[in-house]
Amino acid sequence: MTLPEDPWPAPTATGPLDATVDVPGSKSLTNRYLLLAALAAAPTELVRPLHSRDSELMVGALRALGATVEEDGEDLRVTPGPLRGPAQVDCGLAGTVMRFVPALAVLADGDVHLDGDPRARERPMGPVVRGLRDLGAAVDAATNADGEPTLPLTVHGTGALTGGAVDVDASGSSQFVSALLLAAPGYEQGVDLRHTGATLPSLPHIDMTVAVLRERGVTVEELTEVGAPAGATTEWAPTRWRVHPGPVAGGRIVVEPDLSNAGPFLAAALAAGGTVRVPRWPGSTTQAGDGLRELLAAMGAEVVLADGALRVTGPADGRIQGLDADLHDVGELTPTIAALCALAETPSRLRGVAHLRGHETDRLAAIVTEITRLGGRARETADGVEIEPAPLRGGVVESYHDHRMATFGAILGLRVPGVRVVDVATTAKTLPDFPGMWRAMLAGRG
Ligand SMILES: O=C(O)C1=C[C@@H](OP(=O)(O)O)[C@@H](O)[C@H](O)C1
Ligand SMILES: C=C(OP(=O)(O)O)C(=O)O
Repeated sequence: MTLPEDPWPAPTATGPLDATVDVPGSKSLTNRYLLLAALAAAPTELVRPLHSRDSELMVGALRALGATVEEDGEDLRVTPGPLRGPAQVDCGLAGTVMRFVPALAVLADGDVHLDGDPRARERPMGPVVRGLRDLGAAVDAATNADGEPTLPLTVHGTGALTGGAVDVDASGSSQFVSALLLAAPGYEQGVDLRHTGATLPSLPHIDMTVAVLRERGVTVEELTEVGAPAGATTEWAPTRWRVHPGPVAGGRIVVEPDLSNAGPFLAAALAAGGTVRVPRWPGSTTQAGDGLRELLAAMGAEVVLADGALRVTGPADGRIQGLDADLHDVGELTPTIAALCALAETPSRLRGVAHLRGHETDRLAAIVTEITRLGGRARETADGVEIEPAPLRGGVVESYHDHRMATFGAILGLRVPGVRVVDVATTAKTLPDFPGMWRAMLAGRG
């Protein structure tokens, strides 16, 4: 793979697409399965996992803590070992590594030091650090100007943790909840976690955590605290989770494709016209990316899930409808949807995603800045963005080390000649060869 030109000239579509795009394994599933494999009582074989920067960082963390991870072609085999310290863990910019690994590291028999990219030191960590301390762990962490714990941090592992009841404000990220639940089977009393914040983003990602724990034989109860603010759109939304201590099973797991990473390719069918198919689309899943089916249909696409593949066809007249939607359940889709909103015929209002300010970059600011830079009209609101129809012109789109801002630029480039994306290589966070896949999609090969 050659390094892409920087800034990368985003290709403009010359006609309707007709492509099949096989997307690699889910980041969120791969990193959950990997973490649980290190806690398991027997080896785990991951079939078609993701191989990208975020998954490599998780593999590196587990190896540092004593697990053996072997590659078998595309597959991975994890053999758990006694969790050990001292260890150094590079979190890069991976939320799943910086939040999930400290919860595992408390079970190592020594100090585990975690750090990451400069931006990783700015991403919220407080609820995980406080939660682990409340459960009996000793954690030293840097603090930011607001006195909130951040990376770098050191977990002083003692080989065991009492666990038990803990209150966590997860309004900043669902990963605070997922982190403590995933490691909880290894704690003496498990974890009884109550969410105390006013809103709860990305509930499907917590559902995913519960699902993978149950798949691995762990008992998890989902409860609702009477009077607690659920902050979720689903009719019944848990605000309390009880994970019982006990063994985690090993075994063979086939990883679903990453449906959020399918997003830019499916969005391309609306931006460029034509049809894009994604094979191996699961009939039922906890991935937030499944929400694309409803969102893209609301924007004017024909969306058909049949014979195990998702097929998205853009509107024949090329007119994309704007969207008024609360995206708090599916926040990681926001940059992809925002790119389509910037190409839409009618105004859009994307709501419920204030927590995106703590993602790879402040995504609300980034979306508004980059749409404005290309001559579009967008503004930030307290919990999202508003985008008005306006003609766009070419220009250089910043990606801010954010894979989803880089693909945001690529989507715009399909319709707007002269878009160049800074550091498109940052897409390697969750996709190994985005520029190559994008070119192949445009050539209709997929
Ligand atoms: O647990 C996970 O795998 C993720 C949870 C979500 O985080 P937030 O709740 O911080 O949005 C999501 O946006 C992120 O891409 C992956
Ligand atoms: C928010 C994201 O990533 P992370 O897992 O680093 O939080 C994302 O992939 O959109």
